[in-house]
Amino acid sequence: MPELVFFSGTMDCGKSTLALQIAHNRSARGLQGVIFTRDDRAGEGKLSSRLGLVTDAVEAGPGMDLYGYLVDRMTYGGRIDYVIVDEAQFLAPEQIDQLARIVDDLSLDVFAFGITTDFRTKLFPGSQRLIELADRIEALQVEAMCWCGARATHNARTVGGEMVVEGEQVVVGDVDVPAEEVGYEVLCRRHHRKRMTSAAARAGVLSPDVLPVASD
Ligand SMILES: Nc1ncnc2c1ncn2[C@@H]1O[C@H](COP(=O)(O)OP(=O)(O)O)[C@@H](O)[C@H]1O
Ligand SMILES: Cc1cn([C@H]2C[C@H](O)[C@@H](COP(=O)(O)O)O2)c(=O)[nH]c1=O
Repeated sequence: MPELVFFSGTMDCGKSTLALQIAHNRSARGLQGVIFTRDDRAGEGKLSSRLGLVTDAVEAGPGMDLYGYLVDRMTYGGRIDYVIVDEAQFLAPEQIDQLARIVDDLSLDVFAFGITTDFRTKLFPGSQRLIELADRIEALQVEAMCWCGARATHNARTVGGEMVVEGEQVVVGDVDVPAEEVGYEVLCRRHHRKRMTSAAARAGVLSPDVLPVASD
């Protein structure tokens, strides 16, 4: 049975690499896929991994009907065996519904890759819809790690190495950026709650609003 599978994890846990590996293994066996992405760091219409691999993809912009796009391609004789979607957290909930329809009505496997929560630990609308609709949710096997050595489960947004909790939900960016830029760091929940990035830990700084409150 074809499936809608959601491969989820933090930033930098290997999602795009796995997407490229699935595409490679299937194309090596003569299968033809369509790769969608949105707002990849490498630019429009690209799916890129930090391991240096990059491939062309179809930019799934806001308002694009993903189901309609595939039906058009198949109507004009294009063969499609499977679908990959990277940065799926950025898709609108209606586009996730279209992915489910691709599985059910076109009988294609859809492999979606994305982070579940934003820098404030809130679900992205696209990820929420994937959790609601996916046949399977898979956690990536190579776990990203917090600076403390624990498994990283959350994404922090940083400015000058310090964690911020205000801002737009979507700001395309990367981990390990120069200190003055907006960047991201993956943390365990404990250190995300304490807003303790690696830079803050090095400086021995604990945010005042998370210090224990006197109970008198
Ligand atoms: N120089 C490197 N050597 C080995 N692995 C690396 C290197 N740079 C990045 N990686 C690995 O690449 C993975 C990130 O891959 P990527 O597919 O871009 O992640 P995601 O799409 O989840 O953000 C991480 O597991 C990281 O450890
Ligand atoms: C946490 C968070 C992330 N983003 C952006 C930053 C990156 O461009 C992507 C995640 O890409 P990756 O391949 O998984 O590293 O999402 C964002 O816009 N808002 C956030 O809160």
